[in-house]
Amino acid sequence: MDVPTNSVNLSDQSDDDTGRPTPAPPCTMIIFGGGGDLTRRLLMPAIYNLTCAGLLNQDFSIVAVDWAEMDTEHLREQLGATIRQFVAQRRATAVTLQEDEWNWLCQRVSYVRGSFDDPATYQRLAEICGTGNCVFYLAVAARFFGTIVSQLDAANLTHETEQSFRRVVVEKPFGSDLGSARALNAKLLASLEESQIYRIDHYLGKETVQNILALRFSNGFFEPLWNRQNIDHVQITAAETVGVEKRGRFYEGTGALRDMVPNHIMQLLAMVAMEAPASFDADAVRDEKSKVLAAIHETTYRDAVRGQYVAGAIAGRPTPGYREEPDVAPDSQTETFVAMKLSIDNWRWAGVPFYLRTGKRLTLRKTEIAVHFKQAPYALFRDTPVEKLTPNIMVLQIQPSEGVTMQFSAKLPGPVVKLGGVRMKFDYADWFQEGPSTGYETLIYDCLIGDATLFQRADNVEMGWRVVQPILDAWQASQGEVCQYEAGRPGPTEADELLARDGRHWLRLTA
Ligand SMILES: NC(=O)C1=CN([C@@H]2O[C@H](COP(=O)(O)OP(=O)(O)OC[C@H]3O[C@@H](n4cnc5c(N)ncnc54)[C@H](OP(=O)(O)O)[C@@H]3O)[C@@H](O)[C@H]2O)C=CC1
Ligand SMILES: O=C1O[C@H](COP(=O)(O)O)[C@@H](O)[C@H](O)[C@H]1O
Repeated sequence: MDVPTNSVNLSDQSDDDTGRPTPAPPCTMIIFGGGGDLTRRLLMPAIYNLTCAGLLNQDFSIVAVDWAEMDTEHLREQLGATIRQFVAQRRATAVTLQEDEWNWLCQRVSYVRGSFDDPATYQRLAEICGTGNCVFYLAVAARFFGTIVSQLDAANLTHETEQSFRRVVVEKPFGSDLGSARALNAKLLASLEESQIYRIDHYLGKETVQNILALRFSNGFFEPLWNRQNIDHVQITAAETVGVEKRGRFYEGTGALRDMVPNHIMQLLAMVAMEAPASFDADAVRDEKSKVLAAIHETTYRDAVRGQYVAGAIAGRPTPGYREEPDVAPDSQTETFVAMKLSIDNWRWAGVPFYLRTGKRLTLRKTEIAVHFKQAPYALFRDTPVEKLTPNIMVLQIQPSEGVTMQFSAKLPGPVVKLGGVRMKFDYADWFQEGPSTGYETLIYDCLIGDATLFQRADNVEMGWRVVQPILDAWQASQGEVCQYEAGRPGPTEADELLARDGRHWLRLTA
């Protein structure tokens, strides 16, 4: 079937006549934590991909700031080794590095050795930055966010002029509860304007997440059905097979709820549930997100189930329990799984539960949003009671499958009228030749061009924490037990009961 593919931008990227985004303006990107894991594994590959796509300016450069003992040459070698590994591992990329593009980028990288709390580091940066455009990327542990921003301010590095911008990208986790998120916002806003702050949630860089808005608001047939009259409930799943890997120390103090829910899952929920923004202007989109998150009814610990994996097997491989992971306490109570029921008190969603679940070491890796529609009111078909009809479900598949599936009833072939469940599937890969992406490409490019649509505003972050705060408080007070589940299972059975008491069940976790 021949379908015209008009290109329309979700964000305000300035296209030329070809419909392709144009290169970003000149900029020096200063990466704090430039010797760290995020820089090596995610940021540099994304910047390399932007280079290959021709989206960086001739006057783009990177300054990595870290206290590791090395020089520019050494850093370039390290980054080169990682990028080669990255390119070789990525399915969608040519298996060899594009040497010219890498060399172009590599010679624009330099290293500044210094500590984040030493004013001398910032004096050195002031000399490098001059009066040009700068993006300061905080690829550092959250405890440094406030310090670095205050030091940038003290060195007059945050001051914007009509000719140049100064932007700060803040990584996650943004706080560890509502109070600390508010305090961090206050700290950043003492030195920066809101418009200078780019709070990253890497889920917003995923194509399939951005597609939720495109799907809802650029097609005529979804919106009339997208409400409490037609939708029975919504399930959001972010299942992982990985455990905590080398992040035991971080995860022990964090847990699945803080790690995934106020940020990534709230963003997915907001995309599905928000009203249509008046435009795709950053504030119009973020206003609507905040409104829908603000409408979430106050939760109690009875709306949540927490779990922790014990030894089991994933894809036939024996897998140790969470308490046996490195840097995890042998009596840890940290949850590695959480399921929740949320209600949205607004005109569109009153009475439509949103069920969320996320966890590590589950049966398989899958992130999806399943919109369950109400059953037909009456079954015309002989011997088929309404409750036996295949439910109508629209599944927005975020990863690893990327697409949309519709499940509905159809007549089974044969002389007798009988119904069976069928699926209709749109797969991204069938339609579009995707370039390689880590999700960070879009976010870095958008920051360089000053489009904050896909970044979280202060109120968006605080709204996410507001939703989970009563549960954090209750768990802190030891309400609600930590249920066990075997690695490789879809979670604890108590999570099934959360839906069973409403007469519903989770969509099976299958490939
Ligand atoms: N890594 C990942 O996959 C992801 C990370 N993030 C977030 O990104 C941020 C960075 O994470 P990650 O890269 O893993 O962290 P790393 O610890 O690997 O990187 C931080 C770097 O900063 C250095 N450093 C620490 N303290 C100082 C200091 N006072 N002065 C100068 N340098 C210092 C560290 O050195 P040293 O090692 O010697 O301490 C390290 O090289 C965190 O907020 C994390 O939550 C978000 C998503 C994914
Ligand atoms: O932010 C985080 O996200 C990852 C999951 O990201 P995905 O893109 O692989 O879905 C999660 O593993 C990690 O614990 C968390 O900090």
